[in-house]
This record gives sequence, structure tokens and C-alpha cells, in this order.
Amino acid sequence: MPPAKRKAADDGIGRASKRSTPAPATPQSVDSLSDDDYAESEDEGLDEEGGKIKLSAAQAQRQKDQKAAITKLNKRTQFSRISRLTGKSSRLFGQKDFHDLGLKKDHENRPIWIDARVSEGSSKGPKITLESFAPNASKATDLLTTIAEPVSRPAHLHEYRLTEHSLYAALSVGLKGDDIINALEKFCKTNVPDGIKAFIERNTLTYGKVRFVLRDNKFYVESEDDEVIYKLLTDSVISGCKAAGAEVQTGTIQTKATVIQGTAGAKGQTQVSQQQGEIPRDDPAAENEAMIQALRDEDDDEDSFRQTHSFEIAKGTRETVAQRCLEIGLPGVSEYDFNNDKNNPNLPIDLKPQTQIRPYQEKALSKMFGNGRGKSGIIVLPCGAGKTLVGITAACHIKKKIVVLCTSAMSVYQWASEFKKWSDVRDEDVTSFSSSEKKKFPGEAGILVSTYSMMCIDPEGPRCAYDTKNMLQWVQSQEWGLMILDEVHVVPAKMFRKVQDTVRAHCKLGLTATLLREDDKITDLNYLIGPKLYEANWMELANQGHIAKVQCAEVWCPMSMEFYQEYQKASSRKQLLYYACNPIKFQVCQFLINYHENRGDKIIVFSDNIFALEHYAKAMMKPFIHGQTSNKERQDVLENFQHNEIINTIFLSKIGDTSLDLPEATCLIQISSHYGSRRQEAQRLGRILRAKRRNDEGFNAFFYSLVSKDTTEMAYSAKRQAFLVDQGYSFKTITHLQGMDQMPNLMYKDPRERMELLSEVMLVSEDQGDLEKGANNLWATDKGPRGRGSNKKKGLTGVRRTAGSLAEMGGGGIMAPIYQERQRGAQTADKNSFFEKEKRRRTALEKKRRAEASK
Ligand SMILES: Nc1ncnc2c1ncn2[C@@H]1O[C@H](COP(=O)(O)OP(=O)(O)OP(=O)(O)O)[C@@H](O)[C@H]1O
Repeated sequence: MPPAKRKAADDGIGRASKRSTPAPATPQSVDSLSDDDYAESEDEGLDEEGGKIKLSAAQAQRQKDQKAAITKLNKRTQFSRISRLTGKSSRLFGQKDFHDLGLKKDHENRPIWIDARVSEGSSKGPKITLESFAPNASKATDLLTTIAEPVSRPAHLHEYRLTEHSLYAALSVGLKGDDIINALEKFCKTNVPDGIKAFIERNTLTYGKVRFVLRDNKFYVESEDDEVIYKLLTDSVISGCKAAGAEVQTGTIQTKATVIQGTAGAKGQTQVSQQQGEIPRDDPAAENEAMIQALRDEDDDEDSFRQTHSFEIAKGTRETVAQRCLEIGLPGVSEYDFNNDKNNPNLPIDLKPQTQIRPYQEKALSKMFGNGRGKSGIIVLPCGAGKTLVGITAACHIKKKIVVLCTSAMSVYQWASEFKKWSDVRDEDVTSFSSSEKKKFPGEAGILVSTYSMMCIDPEGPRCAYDTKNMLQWVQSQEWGLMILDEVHVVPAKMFRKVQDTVRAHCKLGLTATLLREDDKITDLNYLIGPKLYEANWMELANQGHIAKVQCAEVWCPMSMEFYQEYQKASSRKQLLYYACNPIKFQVCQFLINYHENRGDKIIVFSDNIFALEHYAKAMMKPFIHGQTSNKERQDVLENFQHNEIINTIFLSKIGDTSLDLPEATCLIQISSHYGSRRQEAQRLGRILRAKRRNDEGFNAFFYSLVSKDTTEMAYSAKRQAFLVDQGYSFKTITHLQGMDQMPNLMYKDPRERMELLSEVMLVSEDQGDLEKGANNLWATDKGPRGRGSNKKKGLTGVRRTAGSLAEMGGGGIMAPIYQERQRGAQTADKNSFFEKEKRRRTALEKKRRAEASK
């Protein structure tokens, strides 16, 4: 490649190239180059000054190959070019040949393209591509986030997909099939293909005809159309789910508009003055309404009553009925008319007057409460964007009994205190149910915070303690207004079924940052909970300062020769150890830590492999935390990281991937990770998105992923980045770190040192190459009653892992008594802490070195 023509971006510490798609084939990303870079003839190149020179045959061949690679890439990604070239052979453009559709005259003012191909009977609809730079792109974005699922949103071209579920979500905010077709017609550069219209019509015709309703703690299937009820009762699966002796009942429902708490119209907020017909720009509920009205001429009939027919279904069959309804083309919706629910007691709760929810939080909630009733579904916001406050605002809106389920005891504590922080709920009305605390709220209504694992305990099981059984029976007997499901992507369907058996809730709200599962089971959530109601755009939130802007880089670390030889001979389990402990990766890590510490950054280094984690941390004399670190030591390390100027780097295993709120952290280095997990990559990035300094001028957080070159780690790394690339992040590839070789005290420069490390790695058993198992949370997960999963049994440290937080160190919080007991029990605990142990180890090492030198 001609050096003078390289468009390498320099970030100040090394030569880098930028890419927006994972893993290019060469270190210098081809994305950063244009066709013009290769304008010279194939056997000529450019010298340093740009003068033409004759190339050797090999060089000419290489240049030819690179040119071919770029042409191929351009064909795949540069959609706008295709538009200019429509009319050429479809062989060139493959599946994206749109020339048959015919461009509208004013196509330049219209921002979207619709892929004409839809497979018959598929739930997946067409892909829609949006030119984010085109006129009207922001209006089209609003429409597409309402009717389609975002697939990929890099800087210039966004890709969405219409699916049956995304259309159901659109209908649930009040749109109709015709509205959607008309709106697409307005924004599309070509006529909307007939196949697409048919897909939309097919999937919008029957939506909302079936509803699942909870009355007197019993589930009913309800419809305004008696023919639908007849069809369901004659269906082979659904008829078997009807409750014994149940009859078809007739009743009425009321429809009414709503105002979301914490928005312009909510209590305690300043009313935004609004002239007739003018839409306040920061009121998403009104924007929704305006969009619907703009698309339709007819008025919504407010406060109207409609007749309904319903029948009761047997206990435990709701999910089967929901799945079957979906299969027979009558997707059911779960809506809760909380305003008219006179059977369940109200909970006195409002947001505090000073609580101001952000525009994207309002927008998400307006999708949930669009028509005055509470819809079940999932809200997707980036890590650190404030999902907790979204859940709390939904609770303040429904004002009935609320149950919150989370993944760990630590999160239980956090949710309970966040309710008290943001709302005016009475302290005694917020209670927790975990292995260490089992408390019912004293009044008729309240908030219960618990974990998924507690809800899955069988109350009749032999190991269930008396107080746990008592609590579970109480939970079962309640009719909950809202169930909030935190980190909903982690809940496997089997576990969720058990949860549904225990908790009967009118409305379910799932919250997550990464609606992703490597096992592709994520679509199950559509019938288990409901459709995705809203998904925020990460880049938009970063640009608005709600989350930090991050520079992402993949640093390629060549394998040292001796490690590479052993790597090639090793089993796949052991290979991980060689590429994780690669001495050059170590040097890169050491250099980056040094560089960022000098800039004043606070750094988290992640390693899933415990052997590598301990090796790096001990060699660099940095504190570390993994699954076997005691709670006391975890607290010490984290507190030092936050408040001690000397401790600027900590090493964490995967237990720090989630539930870690360290706004001080501004840099993240990843040395070993969980294979190709896209979710882990995003969750880890989330640790630095909440950086306190995010609104400082020119501030950037840094995310480095270190990969050993020419190893399997490279392929995993590309896969891991896919989700973040789709969110618009671009990963630079750094192939060389300027100044690293000159760094004083750089370790493993000496071949003898490298050989020592190699023999150490060779001696350890294969299973040390495994990634950390079990604990996936910084604070031990809740194992249920009677200390199930005790550490002793598993041969871990004798420490009982209990939830705690830094705030508790001051004596507050639910775990404070346990922590204080431990403190009283042992002043010696400090002697075992990382800092003490490390001091002793270094002194011994120093003594040994001195003794060897004197010899
Ligand atoms: N409207 C708001 N006003 C002020 N602060 C807010 C608001 N919304 C969220 N925050 C703050 O943003 C931070 C992140 O919130 P939260 O912990 O709920 O994020 P999250 O989306 O659950 O992140 P993660 O997925 O990483 O757990 C918290 O410190 C919270 O107080």
C-alpha cells in the first residue's frame, strides 16, 4: 500500500485506522481509503513524495488484490452509490438492485429505501435503509423507531427491519395499517412495493382483537368481537386451556388519553405553554399523538365505552394461550386499564418535584402508556442511561402494587434506594425479599423488590425455609399492578414461566440495554412479556451528553515467537492461556495503563481468565477482584479506586461486567473475554458510559480490546464488536503503539523473562485456560434460602458472599449489620487484603533479587 496515500488517523498514541465493520483482513483498514487512492495504473505506485515508481510483480499483485477488496467492500456498504448507478446489471449489486422500482422525481428529498423482497409467511419483513444525511431524515427516524426494529445505526446509513412484532408495537401506540403505508409512501424514494403493503396489511389486520386481562387474580381472554371469542374457544389448544366451568362473560371497557408523570403535564412540573395545535418539541407523548393525527384525518373517540366478551383461562396456561394466539394470527395484547381498576388499592406515590426525567425516558414511557392503559413490553436503553428511573416513573404512573425483579441482591438494594431517592414513596412501603431480608409491606399496597432466583424457589420444596415459604405464598396471593423485570435479556424462558406462576401482574415492563442472546431465544420475550416498545439510539444519547462519548480501539498484539510456537501445538483450552498471557499483550497493557494514568484517567482492566488476571495484576502491582475475592476485599479495592489518588487501575474478572456503578472510570482495557459474546462487550463498555467527566469539553472515554494477532482471539473479537458497531461505534485498529519500546521498566523485554513466563504457562493445567465460571455479578448472586451454593462446599474461600455497597460502609443500607459484624470479628482481615498480601510478596521478591544480585 502506498504510504503517502494512507489515511491513518492518529489518536496521539499510535498509528490507527478506523473501521465501522468488524475485522478487516489487513491491519490497515480498507474503509479509510477511497477508490481514488488507487487511481494509478496497476504496475505503478507512489513514493513517499507522491512521485510514481515502478512496482515489482509481487507489489503490483498486492495492490491489485487490495483494489479488488475495496471495490467489493464499496459494493456491499455504500448504498448511496448504488442509487447513482441504478440501472446497471444486478450481478454487480446482488440482492440490493432496486432499479426496477423506479425512483420518484423528488427522490433526493426523500430519505428511505425499502427492500422489495419479503418471504411469504415470514414474521420478518423487509429491511428499510435510511439516509441519515437526507432531508426529512429526522422525521423519518421518528416514524421508523415507531414501526420498525433498528438493526444497525452507524453514522450515515441506518438499517431498520419491519417485523410482525414491530408492527404490533406501532399499533399499540395508536397507528393503523393504512397510516403506516401512507407514511412510508411519503418518505420512500420509490413507490412502496406491493409485497410490502401486503405484509403490513397482513400483520395489522388482527392486532389488538385479543387481549389478556387479569381480574380478581384470574386471567381472562377478552375481545370486542364475539366471532373471535368463538374461534378461540373452538381452537384445539386454547379450548383445552379454558378454566373448568368458565362461561363467556360480557362487559365494557373505556378508552381515555393519559399524561405521563414527570413530563410537562405531570404533578410538580412546570406546564409547558402550548398554543392550539402547536407541539412542544420536548413532549414525546404529544409528538406521538401529533404523528398519528398527521397521518390520519379522523379524530380519536375519547372516553368511549365498548362492549367486550371474555372467558377465564386455567392457572398456568396464559403463556400457552399467548403463543397459540400468535400462531393462529390473532396476537394478544396485555393492556392494563389501571385508571379504572377499582378492585386494587392505590399506592400513594409520585415522582419528587425535583425529579426531571429526560426526553428519551419520556419517549420510552409514552410508548408504554400511549392510549391511557399500561402496555406490557420491553424498553431498551443503553447502559447507564437510566433504566431504573424509567421503571420508577412507570410505577408512579400506575400507582398500584409494584414488584421489581432483578438479577442480584446488590441490585435489590439499589432499586429499593432509587425508589426512595426519586419518588416520595414512604420508606416503609418499599420492602425487599432476598435471602438476607424478607419483609412484606405493611399497608394494602407497596413496592416489593426481589430477585428472579427467589421467585423461582418452590414453596413446597423440602429445602424451603419457613419464612421464605411464607413470603412466597404472600406474593402469590397478591394481584400486582406492575412487574418490572430488570436485565430482562438474562431471564431464560423456563425461569420466566416459574416467575409467572408466582407473580400475577397486570402489566409487565422489561428493561435492558442489550436485547441480545447468543442462543437466539430473545424472540421468546415477545410472547412472554410483550413487544419491544422503544429502543434508544446510543450515539444520539452520547451526543446529547446523557452517556459518555467513547473512543474504541482494537489493539493488535503480535504473539512473541516462543509463545506462538507453543500456541500452535496446544489444545484449544490451553491456547487461551497462551494468547491471554502473550508477553507483547502484557507490554501493550502496561504501556496503555501508564499512558492513561499519566493523563489522569481511572482504568478498569477486564480479564475473564483468572490465571491471566492474577498474573497481570500481580506483576504490575495492581489490585484485582474476581469470584473468589472476599466481600470485604472487594469493598476495599473499589473504595480505594474511587477515592484514593494512588489507586488508578483495578483488574476485574467478569463479575464486574454488570451492576458496577463507578462513574470515576474513564478507560477500559480488555485482555481476555468471553469468546464472541456481543452482550459482554456492550455491558463492559457500559462501565465507562456513565463517566462523571462526560460533559467536560472534549472529553472522551477509552475502550481498548487487546487481541493477540494470528490467533482465534481475532475472530472472536470481530464478532464481539458487531453489536456496538451496529449502534454506531467505530473501532480503530491500532497496530503499533508509538513510544512503547522506549518505555522505562517495560516488562518482558528480556528473552529470559519471556522464557520464564512461558515455562510457567506451560506448567499450569489445561483447566486454568477456562474462563471464570459461576458468579457473573460483582456481588454474589442470590442463591435462595439456607445459604444454598455456599462457598465452602465449592472449595472456595470460607467467606460468605453477601451483597453490599460502598454506601453501606458508612453504616447505612440493608447489609450494614453483616458488614459491621465482619469488621468487629477481625482486624486481621486487613492483613489478608490485597494491599497487605502484595506488600509482603513484593518485599520477599525484592529480598530474593538482592540476594541473587549479590551472588
Ligand atoms: N432523569 C435523570 N436525571 C438525573 N440523573 C439520571 C436520570 N436518569 C438517570 N440518571 C442517572 O444516571 C445514572 C445511571 O442510571 P441507571 O443506573 O438507572 O442506569 P442503567 O440504565 O440501569 O445502567 P446499567 O444498564 O449499566 O445498569 C444514575 O446515576 C442515575 O441516577
